[in-house]
Parts: sequence; C-alpha cells; structure tokens
Amino acid sequence: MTYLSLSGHTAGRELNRVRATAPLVHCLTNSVVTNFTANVLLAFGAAPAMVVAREEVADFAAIAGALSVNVGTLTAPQAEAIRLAVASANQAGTPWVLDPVAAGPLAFRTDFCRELLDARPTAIRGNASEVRALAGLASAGRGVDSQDSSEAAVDAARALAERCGAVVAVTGAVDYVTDGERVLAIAAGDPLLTRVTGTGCSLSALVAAFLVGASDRLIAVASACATMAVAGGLAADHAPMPGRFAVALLDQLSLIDSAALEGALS
Ligand SMILES: Nc1ncnc2c1ncn2[C@@H]1O[C@H](COP(=O)(O)OP(=O)(O)OP(=O)(O)O)[C@@H](O)[C@H]1O
Ligand SMILES: Cc1ncsc1CCO
Ligand SMILES: [Mg+2]
Repeated sequence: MTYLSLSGHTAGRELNRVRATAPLVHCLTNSVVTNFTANVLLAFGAAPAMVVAREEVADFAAIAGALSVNVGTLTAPQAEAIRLAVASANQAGTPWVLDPVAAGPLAFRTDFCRELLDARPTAIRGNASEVRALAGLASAGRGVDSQDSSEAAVDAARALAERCGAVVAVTGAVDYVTDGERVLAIAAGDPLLTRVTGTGCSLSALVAAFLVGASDRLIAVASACATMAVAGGLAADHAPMPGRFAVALLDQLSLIDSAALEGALS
C-alpha cells in the first residue's frame, strides 16, 4: 500500500487554526490520565473541561467544541454518562473521539466500545492492538489477519474507518491515519512517549481539539498526531528521562509552532 505523507506546511496550518480558536474540549476520560490530559490541552492552547456527572454531561457536550471519550477506567456509571454525552454530541453535531483503551481482552469495555461504534464516532485513536480488536468487532468475522505488523494495523484501521465512517488513527513508532481510502503516515516521536502514562490518551483529546471546525477531518486528526509526535521528539532532546520528559512534553506542546512542524516533517 502507498501511504501519503503529511506535509509540515499542512500540519502547521492546522496547528495555527486550532490555536487561534482555543477550542473547548469536553473530556470523559480515565482516572489515571485526567490531570495530564487537561495539562496537555492547556499547554497546547486548547481549553479542557472534565464534566463527568450524568446530570451535566448532556448539556455540556452540546456546548463544547468537541467531546473526547476514553474507556480506560470504565465503570457502569461512567458508561451511562458517556451514553448521554455521546447522544447529546451527535444531536448537536459536536465531533467526538473514541479512545478504546485495552479494548479486546476485557468484555465489559469491549462490549461498550462495540455499542459506541454504532453511535458513529467522528474519530477513533488507539494503539495497534486496540484498533485491531475494534476492527475485529466491526468486520463481524470478515477476518482482519492476525500478523503483528504495521501493515495489519493499517488494514484494521481502514476496515474500521469504512465500517464506522470515522477517521481512524493507529499510533505507535509510526502513526497511520485513515478515512478508509487515504492513509497518511507520520514518522516522528520518541520511545519515551511510551514511558509516561497518558500520552496516547491525551493525544486523543488533542485530536478532539483539532476536529473543532475542521474542513478535512483526516488532515485534522493527522495534524494532531504530528503535533504530539514532534513535541515528543523535541522533549526527548531536552529531557531524556521519563520524569523530566513528561514535564518537557508539556513545555514543547506550548512551544511547538508551524515552523517546528515544517522542520520535522518532510
Ligand atoms: N516506539 C515509538 N517511537 C516513537 N513514538 C512512539 C512510539 N510508540 C508510540 N509513540 C508515540 O506515542 C504517542 C502515544 O501513542 P501510543 O500508541 O503509545 O498510545 P497508547 O498506547 O494509547 O498510550 P496510553 O494508553 O499509554 O496513553 C503517539 O504520539 C505515538 O506516535
Ligand atoms: C494505566 C492505565 N490503566 C487504566 S487506564 C490507564 C492509562 C493508560 O491508558
Ligand atoms: Mg491508549
């Protein structure tokens, strides 16, 4: 398969577009990464709000710019709140992102993710095993092959995107972002991004921010992925240990600009 590459110029234009509006992102995320996710959005220049009560989520999802849903520490009450938020987002035309943390081996969250796929997320952002698990659900036995390769992950992402009408980002050493037809590859980042909790989860919230007002959702999602990956690479240059890296990542998310993206992406 031929992958398209995201130009630094395009990603930089998207970055400027998002920063200029400081979009409000409603996050229903897991308890491990809630604080880090809020800090990632704030550092970049978006506005987070972790409104979680079932009594409030529907009202808030209708006025937020975007909604980010993450099942990492899913509980039955949170699932109920997510249902209400997603229904309200869909009714209001608010874009929403699904982060299917650990979908596959655990029945409760996997069944819930299946239900959420039927509610048609605007975008899905997960790692390879999560995307392959969801694609297995979505294809209902259509047989996404089981090799552990990035090609299999891209096949799974495309199958999932076709089935749901979502843009799917499958992240790892290289991020692949697809709408089922086009596939953009982003080769950036640093392995330290995997040594701190919540980089993927907070990227999903950043994806939500980039979807607000986007004219091309594939480009918007890919640009969010590029922003996190390039900021991660710059942070690793400054702080090559996990603790300092986590802090440096926030710093680089605040410093990153279109010139940095143009310099880092071919
Ligand atoms: N081996 C790697 N080298 C460089 N960058 C990586 C590598 N693995 C992941 N990344 C980057 O790390 C970020 C998070 O992606 P990852 O696939 O690890 O998410 P995740 O598994 O959902 O994370 P979490 O659930 O811990 O939040 C992305 O920006 C991705 O590009
Ligand atoms: C460590 C962990 N456990 C549940 S969610 C989470 C954060 C990474 O997704
Ligand atoms: Mg994750």
